[in-house]
Amino acid sequence: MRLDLGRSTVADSAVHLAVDAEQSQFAAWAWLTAGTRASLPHSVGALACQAAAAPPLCRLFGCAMDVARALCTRNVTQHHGRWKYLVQAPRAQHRQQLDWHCSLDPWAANNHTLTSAFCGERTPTQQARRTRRGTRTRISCHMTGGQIERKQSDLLETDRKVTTPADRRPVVISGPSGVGKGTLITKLLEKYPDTFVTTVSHTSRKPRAGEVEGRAYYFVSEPEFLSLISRGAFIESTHFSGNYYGTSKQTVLDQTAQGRVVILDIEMQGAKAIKADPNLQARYVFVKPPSLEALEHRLRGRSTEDEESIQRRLAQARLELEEADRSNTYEVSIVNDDVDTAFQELLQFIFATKV
Ligand SMILES: Nc1ncnc2c1ncn2[C@@H]1O[C@H](COP(=O)(O)OP(=O)(O)OP(=O)(O)O)[C@@H](O)[C@H]1O
Ligand SMILES: Nc1nc2c(ncn2[C@@H]2O[C@H](COP(=O)(O)O)[C@@H](O)[C@H]2O)c(=O)[nH]1
Repeated sequence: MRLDLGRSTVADSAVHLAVDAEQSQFAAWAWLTAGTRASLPHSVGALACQAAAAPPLCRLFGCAMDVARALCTRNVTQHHGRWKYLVQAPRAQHRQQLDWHCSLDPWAANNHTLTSAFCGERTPTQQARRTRRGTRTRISCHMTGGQIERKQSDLLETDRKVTTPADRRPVVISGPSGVGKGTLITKLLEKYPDTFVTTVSHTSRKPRAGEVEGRAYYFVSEPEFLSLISRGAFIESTHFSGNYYGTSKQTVLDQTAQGRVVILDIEMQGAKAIKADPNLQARYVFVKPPSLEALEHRLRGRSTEDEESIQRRLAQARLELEEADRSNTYEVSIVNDDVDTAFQELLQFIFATKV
């Protein structure tokens, strides 16, 4: 797997872990495969990213330590001589918080399977221990390289059912306010809940009815937003239609650590800022309305803006549409006339593009 985090890239990661969570039956696999270029799917989740960057494994395989610290400081502890990785179940539909404790021993086993951990099967031979405290399930266990090789084939069986893009760089989706970016992204997340995840931006705008703190946005006051900017919290930020918006470094780290392809819904200036940063690698989609009239109709139909905000957003839309035609920021422009057609075009771009 590739973990693109600014300057540091953990490529050809030596650690692959996967989580398969089916309703009440949870299982997690973990193993190390030296020199294997991962082609593992969405199920290589939080575990993979965090363990890949964990200090002992970094030393073993020369991964970037700064990535390791960023991802693992809060989540790795040493316990009875073993490293423990605390990770969260990566599937969005599991509303309850589920933490996993996996014990990894990086020195076990043979040439290509260096170590392993297996959690979830409650057979005595695998010495899995599962405890439940409140809404949290904690599982810890350990198994040998031989055992994990058997599990590897099970996992590959799971992999075949999974759809995942070959190019796993974050996808930036821009377009005028009201064009339907959120609608398309929602469809994407509903269709592939284990493959994609969105960042959660900060904004100084007031929450709309139904917008939940930490899901739609992190809602902060303008002084708080400016203070976050001065502390370098954002990879990009902008002032749009009277409010501040920004993508924090932390949200990119958090979402990347889930092992899914990150989707960023940001306006054009933010997209340009990301594109101009040589440390950030992403793909860029621009969504256009069939006409300005249709855009206005959608903005009004959404009933989220007052007249002043509608006018500001329409004026901004005209500028963005003109600039999108001139700009070389975007790899693809999709006209969102019929939403299903636009969605198919988005899928085609996301899944067809090769690294
Ligand atoms: N193809 C379409 N045809 C008609 N209506 C659409 C279409 N796509 C989206 N809409 C509607 O247009 C409105 C705006 O869509 P949406 O909120 O997804 O836009 P957005 O680009 O995410 O806006 P913003 O940038 O302000 O967040 C919504 O009411 C949505 O249901
Ligand atoms: N540059 C950024 N733009 C962002 C970010 N989060 C959202 N947005 C864009 O803002 C407008 C307006 O959003 P709304 O929720 O008030 O309708 C829209 O075009 C979003 O794409 C961000 O972090 N950075």
